[in-house]
Amino acid sequence: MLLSWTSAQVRAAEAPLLADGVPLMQRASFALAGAVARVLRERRGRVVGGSVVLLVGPGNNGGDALHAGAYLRARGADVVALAVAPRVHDEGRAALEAAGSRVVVVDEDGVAAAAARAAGADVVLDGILGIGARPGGLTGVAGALVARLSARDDERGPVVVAVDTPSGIGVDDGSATGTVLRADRTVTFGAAKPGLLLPPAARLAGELEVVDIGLDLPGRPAIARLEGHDAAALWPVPGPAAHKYSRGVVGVVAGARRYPGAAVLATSAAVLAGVGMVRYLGDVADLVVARRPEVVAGPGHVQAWVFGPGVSPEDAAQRRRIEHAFDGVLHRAEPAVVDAGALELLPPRVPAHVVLTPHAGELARLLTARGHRVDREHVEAHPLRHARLAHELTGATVLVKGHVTLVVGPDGAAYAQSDAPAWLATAGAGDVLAGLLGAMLAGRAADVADDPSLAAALAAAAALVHGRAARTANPGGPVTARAVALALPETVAALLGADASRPTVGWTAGSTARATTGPTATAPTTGPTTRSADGPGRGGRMGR
Ligand SMILES: NC(=O)C1=CN([C@@H]2O[C@H](COP(=O)(O)OP(=O)(O)OC[C@H]3O[C@@H](n4cnc5c(N)ncnc54)[C@H](OP(=O)(O)O)[C@@H]3O)[C@@H](O)[C@H]2O)[C@@H](O)CC1
Ligand SMILES: [K+]
Repeated sequence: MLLSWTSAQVRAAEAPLLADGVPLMQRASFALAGAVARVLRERRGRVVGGSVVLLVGPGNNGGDALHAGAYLRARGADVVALAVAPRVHDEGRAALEAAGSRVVVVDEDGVAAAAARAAGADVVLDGILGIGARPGGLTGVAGALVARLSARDDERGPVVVAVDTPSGIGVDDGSATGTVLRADRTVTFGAAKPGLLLPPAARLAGELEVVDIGLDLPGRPAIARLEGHDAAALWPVPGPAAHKYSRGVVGVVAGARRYPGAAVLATSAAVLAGVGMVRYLGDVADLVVARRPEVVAGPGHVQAWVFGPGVSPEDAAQRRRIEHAFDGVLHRAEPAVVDAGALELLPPRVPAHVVLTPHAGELARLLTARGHRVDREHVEAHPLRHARLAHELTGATVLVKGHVTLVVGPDGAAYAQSDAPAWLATAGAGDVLAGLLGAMLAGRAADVADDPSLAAALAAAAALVHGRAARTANPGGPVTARAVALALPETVAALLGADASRPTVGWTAGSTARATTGPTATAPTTGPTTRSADGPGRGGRMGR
């Protein structure tokens, strides 16, 4: 599990060490120089003679860049610092100059020349702002320089390495307004920061490398990202005595004569995810059973529900079925996925074992209907804030679909999953996710009843499996929703085969037998530290 802490938490963890004279900046900048040296070796075979431009702001973030520049100069790189503030970190400046490089202060007239110089480098190190950044992007000379650099579309342009965070993102809230330099790689210190995981800023961070500088991070992390072994540990794996009812039955209320595909996709995904049984309720049972003969049409006992794919709230028959089924959700603690058309049928308050799965537009409509007028663009700019608002207003666990999928649940639980390729933004993909999540909730319904916060972890795990299934279906290319559903058995097998025996950690103390519900500060502490902030996992774990 990749965990992130806010800038205030990181500062609090730094304070006692700094008071004891622990050289945190040296640790950070030495590791940063190592990361840049690796980029230089990848790009040109060696460090010696590689050209590195440091963009240096007024604070300690610039200090990191200057010290890293001094280490790189000592290793033979050609380093120049472009200061975008009149004053930069004194010791860092002295170290760089002692190593034989210069600090050039850029003023308004010098922006064009500075941008050209940076554009010609092998590596640009963005040390303008870190956790001291006020959100809203870069302004003044820094903004003008970064805007010029960003406007260039040069294939052989420099590799941009962000120091701690891409400068100007909302470090704690993931906002990305104004001018920010998109990084190919972010080397972050002590722990990941929420803005490196959260949309929309996460896409500006590139590959994420977490450097252990010895911080002891107390309290709860802000945002978590599940990795494969976490999802494997959450997966409902049948024991030897399992039968179809003990494995869970999911009831799917989906589809209409006009939208039969949604019913086929949602039921198919539930079947292929390996649930005990799928019951279908709706008007296209003939088509569903023709495509998926495993599905049982008609009512009966279920452990969990999927409501809404391909359902119009004006469809009186489907509406009645969903309203009737909500009775079991509210009074028998049956977990439910509420998707698409069913979002408009949501009762005023529901328990956290109800998982809403809107995209940004649907979330905007849900919030507007509940008195918080907001449009899709605003939700996309601040998805975490709006997902939290929806959770507060409804009580439900909320999964917001997107390039990075967000899940928020009770007790401040929040996950940001970036497992999906952009190709997964395709019709029907949401129906597959709903069916898949319904299967997981049915398989672990008793555990969810004991601990409703487990629903958020299961929703995050479903997002991970959904994204991986898309990659399995056609690595690097277009996928159809049907192909994603068909790839589920192979994806789950790979996940369980690779990772099932590995432990996970818990958000709350009340953990269930097989797996717990989210992160605490007892994060895994071993293993390599390189993770992708905005792409598929590559087998590392966050180090501290
Ligand atoms: N403490 C340590 O030993 C360690 C620290 N570490 C490193 O330090 C970084 C944090 O350093 P930091 O606290 O100095 O903040 P930093 O991000 O450099 O910026 C502050 C300056 O920027 C200014 N400013 C802010 N927003 C602005 C805006 N939008 N536009 C323009 N200016 C803006 C702000 O001005 P002010 O708000 O004061 O007016 C202030 O002058 C951290 O990310 C990590 O890299 C690591 O080495 C580990 C050990
Ligand atoms: K930075």
